[in-house]
Parts: sequence; C-alpha cells; structure tokens
Amino acid sequence: MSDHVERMPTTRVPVNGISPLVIVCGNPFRAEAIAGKLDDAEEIAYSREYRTFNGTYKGTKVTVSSHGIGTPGAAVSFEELIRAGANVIIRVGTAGSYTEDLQPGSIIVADSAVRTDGLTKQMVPDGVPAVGDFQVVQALNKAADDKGVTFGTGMVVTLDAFYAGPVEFPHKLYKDSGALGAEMEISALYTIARLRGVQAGGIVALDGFAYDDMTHYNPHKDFVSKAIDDEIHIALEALVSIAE
Ligand SMILES: O=P(O)(O)O[C@H]1O[C@H](CO)[C@@H](O)[C@H]1O
Ligand SMILES: O=c1cc[nH]c(=O)[nH]1
Repeated sequence: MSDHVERMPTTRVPVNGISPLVIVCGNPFRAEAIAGKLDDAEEIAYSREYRTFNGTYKGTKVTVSSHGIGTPGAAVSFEELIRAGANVIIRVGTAGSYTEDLQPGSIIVADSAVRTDGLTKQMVPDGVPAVGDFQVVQALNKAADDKGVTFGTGMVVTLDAFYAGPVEFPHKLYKDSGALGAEMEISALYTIARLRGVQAGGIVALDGFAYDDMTHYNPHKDFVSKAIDDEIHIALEALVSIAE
C-alpha cells in the first residue's frame, strides 16, 4: 500500500493505526473470516503472509492479523504489532490433540507453551517458561464456559516441524509430561509478550491428534470449522471483557 502513513517494515501495519486489542491467527484467509465478524471491517495492510484488518466488535475496536506458520515469521508479526500499538494479543489457531479427553473439534485454552522451537532459544535462555497472561487466560476460560464448548486449559507444545523426518517427534514425552496438544507459534507469542511487557493469550481448535500420521492431516472438516468459529467468538468476547 503506497500511502504516506508510517508503516512497520515487514507486516506494513500502520504505526499507531491499530487497536491495542489484537487477534492473531496463522492463515490470512482466517484473518479475513474473523474480520467478517466485525463491524466496519477494513483491510489496512497485506504484505507477505501478514494480512491485517481493523474493525469493531460490540463497540470495541479490534485488529485482526495473520502471522503465517512457524515461530520465526510469527515473531515478526508479534514484534511489529506491539511496536505499532498492540497491548493485548490473542492467538486464535489450530492444534493437534494429545489426549482422548479432548477430541478433535474441541478446544484448548493455552496457559503456557513448551519451547521446543528454535526462535525463542535465540531470544531467552533455556528454562525461561513461555506463560500466558493470567487475565487473558481467565477471560478466555470464562468466554469458553459461557459459550458452552468442550475445552481444556493447560500447556501446549510449540514445535517447528510439521511433517516428520527420520527423527521421531517428541509427542509421547510431552504428552506424558502433561501437555494437552501441539501447535507451532504460542511459545513465541508468550515469550515476546513477556519481553515487551504486553498481555497475551492463546486458544486453539483441535483438528486431529498430533501423534497421528500427518499424511492424513485434514483441517478442512466441518467440525474443525465449527470449533474455529466458536474460538473466534470466544476470543472476541474475551477481548471485549478485558477492554471493560
Ligand atoms: O491454524 P494456525 O493458526 O495456522 O495454527 C496451526 O496450523 C499450522 C499448521 O498447519 C500452524 O501454524 C499451527 O500452529
Ligand atoms: O501444528 C499443528 C496444527 C494443527 N494440527 C496439528 O496436529 N499440528
């Protein structure tokens, strides 16, 4: 977009042109779908995998932005959104379940993430936990309760690799250590939010079991779409409750 607005270098998000309350998601098409639930939605930037909209939900100004797949690219999104004015960021994503108690189609509110990713290793020492903001996690729990969905609250694992090579994924290790599911960005969001002094939370819709053979991965089933729709609603309600 070639206007005279000051913009962040990679995401092209306008500096001071976003809401302090932000929803992020991997897929640019999901960002568009979330924007479709807002009043007066307007696309304000689209650069690489980063597509950003402003709009209002129940009278509260909200920004929605996509961050792509994986922590390095997502970290650029989180850093630039924070520099542009974000104070609260909620990731609305998908994940694979680790437990029969949370079947595909249900939801996890992530209070924390295991940092198996490479990005945060280059930012903070090993042993520093990736923890969500308590107020944001509580707001997500309350909104999920109010919505009446099946959900669990707990730890997710953030991985870099999606399709496995000859090295076995550490799914059993992390499942046995108490993780509820696996995804690819929350550790970066929580680490960066703590470093930069903003609040973050994450909610993920389960599209299968993380330890299944990914050659059968299909996130396009109706029950996944329904869970994504539910978590979008939950995240928007949580943001509004935090704004009150
Ligand atoms: O649905 P999103 O938000 O992209 O989240 C999950 O889906 C992608 C993998 O297919 C990874 O980004 C993972 O974290
Ligand atoms: O990273 C992801 C995202 C969705 N489903 C998975 O199994 N893994």
